[in-house]
Amino acid sequence: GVVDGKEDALSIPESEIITSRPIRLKDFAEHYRIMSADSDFRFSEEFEMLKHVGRDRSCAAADFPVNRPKNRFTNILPYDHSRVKLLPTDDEEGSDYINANYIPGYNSPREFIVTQGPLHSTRDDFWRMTWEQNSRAIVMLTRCIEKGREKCDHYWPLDTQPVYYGDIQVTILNESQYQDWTISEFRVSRGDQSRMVRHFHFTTWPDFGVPDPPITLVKFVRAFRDRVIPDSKPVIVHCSAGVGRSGTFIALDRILQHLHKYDSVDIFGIVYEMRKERVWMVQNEQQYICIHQCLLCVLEGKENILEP
Ligand SMILES: CCc1ccc(NS(=O)(=O)O)cc1
Repeated sequence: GVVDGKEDALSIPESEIITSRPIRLKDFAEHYRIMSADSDFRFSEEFEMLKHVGRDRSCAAADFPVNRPKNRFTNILPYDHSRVKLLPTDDEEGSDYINANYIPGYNSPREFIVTQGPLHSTRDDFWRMTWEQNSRAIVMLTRCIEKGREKCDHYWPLDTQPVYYGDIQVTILNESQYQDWTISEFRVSRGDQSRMVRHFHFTTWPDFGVPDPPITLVKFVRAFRDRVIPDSKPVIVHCSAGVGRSGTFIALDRILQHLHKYDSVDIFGIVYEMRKERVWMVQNEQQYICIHQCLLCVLEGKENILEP
């Protein structure tokens, strides 16, 4: 079909759909210069090619009337094929539903679970997912309130007193505050079983924007990757809608691991793959360009500059 004068993705033959655009690391600085010339003209063109990726997939479960109130945004719904299912409670329709999708990482095809910032009414589901999926790390990329708007429920205790979320008890064991993030350790218990879950909370990333300077994000990804226990358990990543900042974080985490072993990088391909599993992963052009700027800093050895 032809939509607004352009061929839409569905009418392009499978063989002609571009799914990856690898760049040699030795050419990356020059590539960045070319893409960003004329007010990022080629970055805009490339990001536009990602617009329709994944959008033909169904979101039926998210649309069940019983599940609609569980979505923070009516236009950010999880695709059925990759959605995370809670263990259903006695066949209650919708009892398996949470707004979350499995997303591939560098280490495995379901390395991450990306979800929306819990609502007050879905925070028990969030902790049930954390427990059932055996997750040991949560990455939070938003503040609870930004510019006077609620972006995410404060779904963990406000002090060291244990709090129950459904039948899951959460206790803060310790908290380490840094300039742009806070790393905490929670004891998460159900019945007589207890686990330690690390909480990596980036606190200075404006919604719809990028960290300033981008190198801050490189340092946060390193702080996360240095502490996360390499096991096959999914890492939970969320922001407010669970698409823009979450996708940008995962893309950078993949690239920083990939570049140790390979001499090319495929940022377009990574975002393409993520968008097949969840809508709008890396939401806007500024975030897409930020991923490139972060890689540029690393390749130029800038991330080792110790801050005063
Ligand atoms: C319009 C819905 C929407 C709200 C917020 C965001 N940003 S975020 O995914 O980075 O939290 C993305 C989309």
